[in-house]
Amino acid sequence: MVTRIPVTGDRPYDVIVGRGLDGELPSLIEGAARVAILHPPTLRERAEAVGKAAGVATVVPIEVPDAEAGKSIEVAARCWDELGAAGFTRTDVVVGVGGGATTDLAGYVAAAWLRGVRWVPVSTSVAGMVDAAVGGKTAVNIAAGKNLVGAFHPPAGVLCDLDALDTLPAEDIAAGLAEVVKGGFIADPRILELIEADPASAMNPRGDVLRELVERKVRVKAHVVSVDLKESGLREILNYGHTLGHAIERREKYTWKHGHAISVGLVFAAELGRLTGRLDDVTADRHRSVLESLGLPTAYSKEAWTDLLPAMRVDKKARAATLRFVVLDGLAKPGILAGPDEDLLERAYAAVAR
Ligand SMILES: NC(=O)c1ccc[n+]([C@@H]2O[C@H](COP(=O)([O-])OP(=O)(O)OC[C@H]3O[C@@H](n4cnc5c(N)ncnc54)[C@H](O)[C@@H]3O)[C@@H](O)[C@H]2O)c1
Ligand SMILES: O=C(O)C(=O)C[C@@H](O)[C@H](O)[C@H](O)COP(=O)(O)O
Ligand SMILES: [Zn+2]
Repeated sequence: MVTRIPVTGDRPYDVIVGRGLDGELPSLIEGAARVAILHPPTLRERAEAVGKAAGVATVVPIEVPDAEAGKSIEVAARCWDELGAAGFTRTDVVVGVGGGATTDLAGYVAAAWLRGVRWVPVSTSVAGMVDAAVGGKTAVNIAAGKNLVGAFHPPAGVLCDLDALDTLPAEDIAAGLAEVVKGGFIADPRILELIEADPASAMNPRGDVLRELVERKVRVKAHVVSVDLKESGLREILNYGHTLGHAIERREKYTWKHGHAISVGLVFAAELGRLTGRLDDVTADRHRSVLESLGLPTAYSKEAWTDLLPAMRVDKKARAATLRFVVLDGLAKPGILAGPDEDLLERAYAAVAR
């Protein structure tokens, strides 16, 4: 069974969820003579299969460093050199085969090449399928912070082949579920019920529960980015838990998994909601319990606070000196907290400090 979830707007496309989806690729790259396939070393065989499925005259495989090590301007520059050497034109297509880090890089390489060529994420991780591959946010990291250089560049289509999850380590399945939990709190509480009912099933790549979770979270994201591609309003809710999460990732020099940092960030954001009287205790406490049921971290170093506060100031939701956070006014009722004082932030941090 194949599920097609539409993303609407100026450049509509489908997010395709199912198994054995390589046959979907040719229609997404119609008219291309060349396809570049960016992939990390561990997914070389998968990338070769995707290259064959593309059915074009020239396939240019480009191996990139794994995970966040690939999300750099130097790696992007090497990819552009390879596109140049292969004579990539505006009708050619960049494909990213991998998790969210690889597809963020592939999308950015495509966004900047000739000022924008088509790209297709062939997503192989939970975080990639439910979040990174959908919505056209592409980016690399720089020394100043996470995802600070990038572009909004929607893909031609998204392939979420659940077969890929068979080889994804359990730790990465759980990390991806942090983004699914985020979707549960900001928009679709049924997600939380499904995980709470049976966390082990939620993590089983062959089970129906994980598929339902993937589809539900994709629908949440597809709706939001259809309404607000460029994050001028509604899209900010997808950043729930990310203001602190990105600061933790930067402090850890991107050795922490994104989903782990976001898990801590979600508990912190829930605490901000509670302390400002906007979020009830039951919903605030539910953040920690559902995330911990998946084995996700909900605490971080007490001493780190003095590093994290300045790091949060480069968050893209900030406006001049005003920090802005996504908080909840209740379950599935996201809102913005603008300009909280430092004392409030520190008290919220105490809830995750160990
Ligand atoms: N653009 C967006 O809107 C958006 C949304 C969410 C996350 N992100 C970004 O996505 C990244 C997190 O995504 P991620 O967790 O997928 O990261 P990732 O790409 O680093 O993948 C995690 C690990 O899983 C491995 N992996 C991926 N698929 C595999 C498979 N099928 N089998 C075996 N190993 C596999 C990768 O090689 C890597 O080691 C972060 O960079 C984050 O900033 C972007
Ligand atoms: O799609 C969005 O919008 C998000 O915020 C989704 C996040 O899960 C994702 O990590 C995104 O890359 C964060 O974007 P940023 O603009 O805060 O860098
Ligand atoms: Zn994220």
